[in-house]
Amino acid sequence: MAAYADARAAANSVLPLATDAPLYDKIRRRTREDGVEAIGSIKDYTLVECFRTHEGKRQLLLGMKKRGFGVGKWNGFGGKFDAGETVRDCALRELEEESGLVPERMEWRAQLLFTFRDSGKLMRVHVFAAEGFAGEPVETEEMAPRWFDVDAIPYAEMWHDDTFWLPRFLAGERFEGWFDYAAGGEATNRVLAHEVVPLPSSTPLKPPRADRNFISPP
Ligand SMILES: Nc1nc2c([nH]c(=O)n2[C@H]2C[C@H](O)[C@@H](COP(=O)(O)OP(=O)(O)OP(=O)(O)O)O2)c(=O)[nH]1
Repeated sequence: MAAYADARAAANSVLPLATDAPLYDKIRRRTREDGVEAIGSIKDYTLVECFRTHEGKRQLLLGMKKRGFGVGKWNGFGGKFDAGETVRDCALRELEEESGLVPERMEWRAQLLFTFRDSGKLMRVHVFAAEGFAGEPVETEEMAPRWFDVDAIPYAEMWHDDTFWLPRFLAGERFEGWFDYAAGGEATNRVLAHEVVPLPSSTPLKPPRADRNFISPP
């Protein structure tokens, strides 16, 4: 059963499932032990957290999502992959499409995994930190941008998982995270269990190419 589920997941994935990531393997073990049909499908996304220093204060750019998945929540900028895109290409394209910004520097820092108690979906989000912008962000059809001081992040109006990982991201850590959402996912916005595992210092600063696994060096 597990082998079938993995094959189906591979067929649905834009990226290969093979990975050394400790939490990813754990999710597969847990779903097998529970008798759940492992991971039914896997979807990859990017997310870019943009930083600046303004009047002596460190700030994070968030956008109020105006439509689609996560509507009504503040979040970084990102989305789904276009065919053939690398992780980095996708992150840069989504950031520019949703905010008009092009960063001078951008580094890959985290991989977030999401499971949902009422579905076999696994979401995998590749998170970058970006810095150095020529202009101001613009409001787009998808996002209304606003800079927040890093000590005044509106966690109550964000995805629940951000409470657990964003403070560590703001502190400059690199990690893999796993967040297990209650039934209802987006609407209930309730993480039932989570784990965050720091990545070894040998982990490359940029993600491997899309045809390799995400944690091992390319
Ligand atoms: N901080 C945070 N971000 C998340 C979570 N779940 C989740 O999908 N995201 C991010 C990843 C993506 O950047 C974004 C979802 O992508 P999207 O559905 O807007 O993708 P898109 O822009 O390609 O969509 P569209 O044009 O088709 O509407 O939200 C989460 O739990 N926390």
